[in-house]
Amino acid sequence: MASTKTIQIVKQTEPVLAKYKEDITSTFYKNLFEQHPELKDIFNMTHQANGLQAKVLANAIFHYSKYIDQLEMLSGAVEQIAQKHASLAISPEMYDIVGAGLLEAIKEVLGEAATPEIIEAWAEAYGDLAGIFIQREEQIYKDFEVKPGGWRGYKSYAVVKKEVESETITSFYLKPCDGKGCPEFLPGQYISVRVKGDAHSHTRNYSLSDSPGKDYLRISIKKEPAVKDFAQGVVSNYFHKEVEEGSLINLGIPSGEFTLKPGDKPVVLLSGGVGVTPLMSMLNALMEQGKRTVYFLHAAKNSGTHAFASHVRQLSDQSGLLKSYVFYDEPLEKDLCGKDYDYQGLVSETVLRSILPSVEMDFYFCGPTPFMQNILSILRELGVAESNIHYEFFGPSEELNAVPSVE
Ligand SMILES: NC(=O)C1=CN([C@@H]2O[C@H](COP(=O)(O)OP(=O)(O)OC[C@H]3O[C@@H](n4cnc5c(N)ncnc54)[C@H](O)[C@@H]3O)[C@@H](O)[C@H]2O)C=CC1
Repeated sequence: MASTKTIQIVKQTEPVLAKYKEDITSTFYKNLFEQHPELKDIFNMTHQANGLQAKVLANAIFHYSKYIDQLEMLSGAVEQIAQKHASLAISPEMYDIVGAGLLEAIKEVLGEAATPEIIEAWAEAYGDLAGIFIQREEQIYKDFEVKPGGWRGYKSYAVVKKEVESETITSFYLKPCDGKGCPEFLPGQYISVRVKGDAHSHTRNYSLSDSPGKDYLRISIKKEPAVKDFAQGVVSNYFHKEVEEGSLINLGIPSGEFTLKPGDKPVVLLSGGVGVTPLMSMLNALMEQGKRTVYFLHAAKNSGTHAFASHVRQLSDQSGLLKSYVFYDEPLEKDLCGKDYDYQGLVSETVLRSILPSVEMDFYFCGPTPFMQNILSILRELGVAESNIHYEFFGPSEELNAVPSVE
């Protein structure tokens, strides 16, 4: 824990940080990639170009300054970030580079207002926080390394099957090149993938989309529209166009806390578009366990973008435990005369009320931001206990609470 004086100074700088936090973090990242271009291999450069990463870091620093004397308030956020770092194989040395860069950026943005006393306090505060992360991440690395099929850092896997799931989503089945078998993971976890690019490597996280315990790991990737200057779509297009059976891929360790919690309550899995991937892992695991009733609600534009349709239909035909509902908001002409979907439009509070006999269930959801905002506000409207609400959201959490329900 930081000294009383440091805590006092850091808390005093809170209003200034609130005002300049994004200037500080965008300055920080700009300098970081100029001085350490090798770090472009690790960071998602699309999130740099669109400012998402600067926003996320700004919020994290701001929350730290707010709760520096009540670190227990940050334990959830710390674990989430440590998991993300572990997936990217972040090492202790990187904290030194980031710490020095952040202090430089504070000086650059605040000018003379950043007195030596303030810089010293922030240096101590940063050092403490970095220590917490380094310790937790080392623990994650150690725990995973000794598991059957485990490793540290990145490991080479070969693509053994490529399977089209929809017009936009394709699955890749991966097996370890050393033949040692796949590690266990928790349904809902993601993995990082590192591929070589022209100027630097690119790293992205993808959810594992099948249940654990198989002799392969599966990721299912949506082909994102490519935006050249943003590096957007670089990795997904590479996978769709260039990766084939036999291609080698470097994988980080399975990470993340959006995982199926044990229990016997019925489970509601809600997904929008490619957000279906972590929920497919959960659905398959739940069906294999064969104990809990599952309500599986999937929203897609239409049959063209509807992934895993026949697999889910087959599961629900086989098991009385699975109730599946499909929503199309832009059905194709051919969809209108078929039976591939149950509801036209978006998932709404009225429909959820009519489907679910009770809200005493565990809710998991994942999808594009407006979908997430909508579902979160519906679940709150329905009175679902916060402890039963679980979601995976990649952006700043403020955005999730910003938009009201569609009803
Ligand atoms: N958890 C996260 O942060 C996730 C983020 N994404 C991002 O979202 C982008 C779009 O993903 P796609 O699979 O193309 O989804 P999409 O654009 O095809 O939308 C899927 C479904 O989400 C629902 N939806 C869309 N807008 C909505 C709104 N305003 N209110 C309620 N429901 C709405 C609709 O039912 C739609 O069919 C991805 O490119 C990815 O970057 C996707 C999945 C997870």
